[in-house]
Amino acid sequence: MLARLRAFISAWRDYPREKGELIGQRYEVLSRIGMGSYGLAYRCLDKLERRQVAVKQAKPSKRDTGKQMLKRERDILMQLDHPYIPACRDYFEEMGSAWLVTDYIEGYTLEQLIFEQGCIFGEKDTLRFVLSLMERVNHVHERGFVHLDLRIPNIILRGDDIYLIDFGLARRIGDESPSNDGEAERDKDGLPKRMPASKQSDLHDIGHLMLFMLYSGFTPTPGGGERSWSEELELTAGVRHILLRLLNEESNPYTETQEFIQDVQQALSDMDFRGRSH
Ligand SMILES: Nc1ncnc2c1ncn2[C@@H]1O[C@H](COP(=O)(O)OP(=O)(O)OP(=O)(O)O)[C@@H](O)[C@H]1O
Repeated sequence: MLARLRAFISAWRDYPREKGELIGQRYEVLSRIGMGSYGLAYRCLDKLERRQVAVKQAKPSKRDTGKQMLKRERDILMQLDHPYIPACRDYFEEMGSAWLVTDYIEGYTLEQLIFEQGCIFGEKDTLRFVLSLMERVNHVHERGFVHLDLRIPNIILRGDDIYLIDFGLARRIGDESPSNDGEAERDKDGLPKRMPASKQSDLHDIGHLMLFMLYSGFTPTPGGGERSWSEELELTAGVRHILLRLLNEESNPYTETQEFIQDVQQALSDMDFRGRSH
């Protein structure tokens, strides 16, 4: 009974803001764009600067935890400065909630492009795409951070421009990384091991992201049974080698981002060479 009452009070406290409501006396809610376990996100109109912004709210029911998470995201965003990473515009606390305001990126997430719009990415498209994405990721790494959530819903395309969003799980390199990963290594008590945040973790995520892109062109054979990606996808040796290293499925995983970028460039130039000689 007590648990049900608690859940009811939380839901009431976290009730989303309605269209037209004003937040921080300045941001008018245009629509709700997301609802996670710790926060909500809105597309708002900044009445002062007359432009759209993305506003993230820490759920009041999460109290200090929610606020601390949003503050950390703000602190990290404020140390980044890249045209394809939304800048932090404002942060404030009001009515028991914390609010983080960033640039709003109008476009489609990579997830929407693949699963809703049916976009198909071949090997070349995928390699060119990750090369651009790595330029954003490198900026994050050079400033001393890792993103730790490089997934298809966190990449937005506006035309040909690729934006990297959602720094909610990002950490300083070497800090304890958050455990959001069902596949995380377990300690002797069966709890997920908290590993220091490392660039390798981002590279591993890029491997999965590439698989999502490459699978966009895959049609399963009926009754074909379950096979591994390396059996299902028809890949050139260069791309297969890159994926094996990214996904730690070979004895020499990438230790440096630059090594990965060089392999991508090499695979692309091999494809161009083969294209010319045919
Ligand atoms: N700057 C932005 N511009 C446009 N859309 C954004 C922006 N930031 C976030 N969004 C969208 O808002 C939604 C939620 O944002 P975000 O992923 O940052 O929050 P979250 O609480 O971490 O959610 P999730 O658990 O889904 O990752 C997503 O659909 C995302 O595409």
